[in-house]
Amino acid sequence: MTVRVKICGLRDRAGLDAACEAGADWVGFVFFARSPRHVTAQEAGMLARTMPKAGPQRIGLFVRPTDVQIAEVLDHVPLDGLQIYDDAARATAIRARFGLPVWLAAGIASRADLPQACAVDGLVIESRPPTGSDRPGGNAHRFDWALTQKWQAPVPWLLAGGLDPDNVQLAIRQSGARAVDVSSGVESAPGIKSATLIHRFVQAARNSA
Ligand SMILES: O=C(O)c1ccccc1N[C@@H]1O[C@H](COP(=O)(O)O)[C@@H](O)[C@H]1O
Repeated sequence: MTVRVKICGLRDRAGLDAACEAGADWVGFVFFARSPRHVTAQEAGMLARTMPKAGPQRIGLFVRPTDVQIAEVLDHVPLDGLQIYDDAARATAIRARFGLPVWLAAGIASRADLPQACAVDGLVIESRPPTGSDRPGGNAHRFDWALTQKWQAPVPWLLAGGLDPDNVQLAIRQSGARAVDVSSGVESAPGIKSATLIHRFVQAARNSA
C-alpha cells in the first residue's frame, strides 16, 4: 500500500510548487505566530488559491485556536482540513462547528499516550516537545517509532516528528505508519523549505516497502 505524505509549514511559492510537483498528498499552512513557519491568512490564501486542481489537499494547522481565529482564516483560505493542537473535546467541537475534517495532534512519550478512541477524522502522532520548546510541534524531535507497532488506531493516522529523507523509510518500517508528515526535515534552515529535500522525502516515503 502506498504511503501518503504531508509536507507542512509551506510559506512560499517555491516550496509549495516543489510539494505539488513531488506528488505530496497534503500540504500544511501553520497559523501559529510563534512558529518560524507562520503564515498570515492572506499569505496562505494567495498560495492555496493558486494550487493545481488535482494537487494536494490543504491543511490548516492551529494551536489552541479560538473559533474566531479559525473563521478569519477560512474567510481567506480554501482549506480541506484542520490540524488541531488542543484537547480532544475541543477538536471535536471544532469539527462540528466548521464542518471540515479535523486531525488531532497527539504528543507521544509512551504506549499509554496512544489514543484508543476519538471523534475526529485523523490523528497526527508525534513526539512530545523537548524541554524548553515554546511550540508543541515542528521541533525536529522524534519518538520511539516502535511504540505504534501493535496499536489499533481508532482512525487513520500520520506519523510525525523529526522525520527526514534519510530516516523516513526506517520510521515507516518500525512504526507501521501508512502516512507521514514532515516540516523541519525538508528545510535548509527553520522556515525555509528545500525543493531538493522535499523531492527526496516524498520519493523515499513512496519507495518504502
Ligand atoms: O511547524 C511548526 O512550527 C509547528 C508549530 C506548532 C505546532 C506544530 C508544528 N509543526 C508540526 O509538527 C509536526 C512535526 O514537525 P517536524 O517535522 O518535527 O518539524 C508536523 O506535523 C508539523 O506540521
